[in-house]
Amino acid sequence: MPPPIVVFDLDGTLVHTAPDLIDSLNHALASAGVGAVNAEGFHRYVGQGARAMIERAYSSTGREAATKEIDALLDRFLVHYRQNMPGKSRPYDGVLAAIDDLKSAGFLVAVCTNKTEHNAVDLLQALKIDKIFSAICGQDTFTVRKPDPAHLTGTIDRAGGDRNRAVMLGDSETDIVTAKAAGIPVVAVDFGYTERDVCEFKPDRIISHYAALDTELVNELINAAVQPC
Ligand SMILES: O=C(O)COP(=O)(O)O
Ligand SMILES: [Mg+2]
Repeated sequence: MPPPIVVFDLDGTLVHTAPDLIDSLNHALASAGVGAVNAEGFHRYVGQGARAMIERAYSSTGREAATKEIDALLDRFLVHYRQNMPGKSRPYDGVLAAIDDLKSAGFLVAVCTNKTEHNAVDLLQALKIDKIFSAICGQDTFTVRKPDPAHLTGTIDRAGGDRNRAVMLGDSETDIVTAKAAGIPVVAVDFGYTERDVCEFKPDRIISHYAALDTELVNELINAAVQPC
């Protein structure tokens, strides 16, 4: 039987990337005369990849952008983001210790993100934590991406984990919808990037710190669905 597995979303769940994403987004938007986005706006626009984030920020001005213009802004964003990697981005407090404990208990860990695979791998490499994951799957790893459940199940398969003994960790509606569609229990963190309270999306559990993510909780979720809030 393949090992059990815990799959982490990246931005806002595994790594606090917001300061760098906001810097690079504003760098790109400034070139189009679009005003700077703050943390609140960022929470509204993030979650479906960089292109969607730029499109949403742009359309908040009431202006329509041509595809060519979004392409150019995306290029500008990516060049800036990649040049500054890892910037101020850091794993959330306690997450690496929680992962260590899970791995010691026989769990695999993997990443399922709507960043591109290249950016996800490079960021985790820059943070020197890429090797701890059995798979790092981005928006372009498969033909579909979150909220399509095949992004999550594909990540589990690629990592060599057991789909029937898997838990997803996420910070957004996208993650929770993805996991539910895959029939996989989902733990939401309440410190990530979401405009609405994660409680509204009815995850199986909500945690406010990684000290709460232990093997007992993960096994409990695998064995039975629980009421979150
Ligand atoms: O890039 C995004 O918009 C979100 O990335 P995430 O899936 O790692 O949260
Ligand atoms: Mg996220």
